[in-house]
Amino acid sequence: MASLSPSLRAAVELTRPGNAVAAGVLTATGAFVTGGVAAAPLAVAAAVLATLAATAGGNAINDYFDREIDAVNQPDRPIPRGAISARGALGVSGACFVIATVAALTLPLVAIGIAVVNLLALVAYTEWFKGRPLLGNILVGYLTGSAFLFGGAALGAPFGAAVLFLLAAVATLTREIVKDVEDIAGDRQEGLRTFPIVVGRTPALWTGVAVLVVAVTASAVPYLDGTFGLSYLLVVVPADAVMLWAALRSFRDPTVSQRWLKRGMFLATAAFVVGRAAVVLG
Ligand SMILES: CC(C)=CCC/C(C)=C/CC/C(C)=C/CC/C(C)=C/COC[C@H](O)COP(=O)(O)O
Ligand SMILES: CC(C)=CCC/C(C)=C/CC/C(C)=C/CC/C(C)=C/COP(=O)(O)OP(=O)(O)O
Ligand SMILES: [Mg+2]
Repeated sequence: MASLSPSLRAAVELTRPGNAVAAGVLTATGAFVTGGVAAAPLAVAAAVLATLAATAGGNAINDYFDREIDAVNQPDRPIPRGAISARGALGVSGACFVIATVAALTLPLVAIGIAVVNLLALVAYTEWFKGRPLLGNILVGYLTGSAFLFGGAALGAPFGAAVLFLLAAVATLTREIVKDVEDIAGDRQEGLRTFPIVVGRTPALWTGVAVLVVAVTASAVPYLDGTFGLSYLLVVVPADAVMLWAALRSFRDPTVSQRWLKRGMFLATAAFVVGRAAVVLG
C-alpha cells in the first residue's frame, strides 16, 4: 500500500482489507465445502466479490458511526487520526455497498436474499444493535458465519455449509464479547450498554468461554459423521486448542486473547478446506 496516496491508503485501511479478504475466503470455502465450485466458478467469484465488498463497506460504516468512541478506544484508526474525513468514510462505505449489490444481483434468489439481509444488518449494526447487550455480538457472529452460507447459496444450496456457519457464528460471538471487554472504557464513556458493562467483566468472559466450549465440542461433528477424515481432525484440533487457550487468556489480557482467537478461527477455516480437499482428491 506504500505506493498509494495517503487519502487512498486511508480509504483502503478503513475497509480493514484483511477482514474483507478473509470474509471472501469464508464464502469461497462455503462454496467449496458445498461442493460445486467447478460447476459454477463465475457464481462463486461473484459471491466472493459481494462478500468482500459488503465486509469492506460494513467496516467503513462502522468506523463512521464509531468515530467518537474510537477517538477514545482506537485513536489510531483512520477517522479519529484525521487520515480521512467522516464524509469520505461514508462515501467509501457507499461505494463498497454498491459493488456488493451489483455482484449479488447476478446470483440465485436465495443468495440475493441473504445479501439484502446482510447489507441492511451491516448498516443497522452500529446504530441499532451494537449498544444492546449481546444482540450486537450475536449479529456480528451471524454476519461472519453467513459468509459460509452465502457461498453455498451462490450454488443454490444455502445450507451446504450450515455446520461451518454455526461454528463461525459461535466462535465469533466469543471473540466479540472479549473485544467488548477490551473496549469497556470507551463504551462506558459513550453510554453504550454492552454485555460486559451490563453483566460485569468476569461473567461476560465466562459466557464467552462457555459458548466456545460448545463450538469446539461441535467441531468434532464433521469427523464423527464421516463428512471429513483424519486430515480435518489434524488441523481443527490445534485450531480448537488455540481458541480455547485464547478464550481463557481473556481474563488476563483481552487484547492478546482476541488476536489469538482470530488466528485460531483462521486455522479452523483451513481445517474445513483441508477436510474437503481430502474428500475431493480421494
Ligand atoms: C470451533 C470452531 C472450529 C470454529 C470455527 C470458526 C470459524 C471457521 C471462523 C471463521 C471466522 C473468520 C476467519 C472470520 C474472518 C474475518 C471476519 C469477517 C471477522 C468478523 O470481524 C468482526 C470483528 O468485530 C472485526 O474486528 P477486528 O477483527 O478486530 O477488525
Ligand atoms: C455474505 C455477505 C453479503 C456479507 C457478510 C459480511 C460479513 C462477513 C461481515 C462480518 C462481520 C463484520 C465485518 C461486520 C462489520 C461491522 C464491524 C466491524 C463490527 C464490529 O465492530 P465494533 O463492535 O465496533 O468493533 P471494532 O470496530 O472495535 O472492531
Ligand atoms: Mg467499531
